[in-house]
Amino acid sequence: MELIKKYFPNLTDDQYAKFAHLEALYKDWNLKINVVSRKDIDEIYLRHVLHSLGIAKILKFKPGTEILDVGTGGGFPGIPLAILFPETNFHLVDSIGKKIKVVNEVVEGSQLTNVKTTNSRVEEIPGTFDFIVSRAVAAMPTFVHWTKGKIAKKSNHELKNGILYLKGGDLSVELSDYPKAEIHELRDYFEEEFFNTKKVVYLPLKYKP
Ligand SMILES: C[S@@+](CC[C@H](N)C(=O)[O-])C[C@H]1O[C@@H](n2cnc3c(N)ncnc32)[C@H](O)[C@@H]1O
Repeated sequence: MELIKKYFPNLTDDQYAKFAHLEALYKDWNLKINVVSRKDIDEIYLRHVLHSLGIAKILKFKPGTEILDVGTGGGFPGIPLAILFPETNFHLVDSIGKKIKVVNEVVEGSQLTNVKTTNSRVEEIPGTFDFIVSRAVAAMPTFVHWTKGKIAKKSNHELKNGILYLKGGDLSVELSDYPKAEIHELRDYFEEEFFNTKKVVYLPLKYKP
């Protein structure tokens, strides 16, 4: 929890309380439905919460922004971002029902009013969003295919609407078809070793080569 205060020092008491409560909620729910590995649950603030918040170091979502979290699993990156941006609307989607069950319990336990969830494949989700966020779901070409047509054309941020994807390792092959992709190194923002290879990939709306 100190990690969150270290990198996000100006939050409200309510936001810190919500972040602090996440550990107990996930520990409890993970015993019933395993959505986070044992090792990871002991380091939930580093490996899940702070990692998810890496997206916020690249872009601050404005009030009223619509965000789609594709393949949210246990709620990452969507839940930490929803706590950080309480006036932004988050739609968390996963094709596995038991994962959405845990997310629903965490949303309720955290009293988050800006999160909607759907148990479905993303290809079946209607509507458009300003940004699509994700972590560890599919290689970029597959992901772009799945989310085609789901990004709203009218932009309202300093970054054009698009995809903000948490990825790791060498991305040169995976992103070779996307010359407009921007790679932001999380080690530039967070000093912990875990972030040495972690990145946020930003792909603007018109990402055709
Ligand atoms: C490795 S998990 C990552 C979960 C979470 N994003 C995280 O980083 O902790 C990948 C998740 O993507 C979901 N998924 C895969 N393909 C999907 C699709 N087409 N639509 C929705 N969810 C999908 C899976 O059910 C799984 O929960």
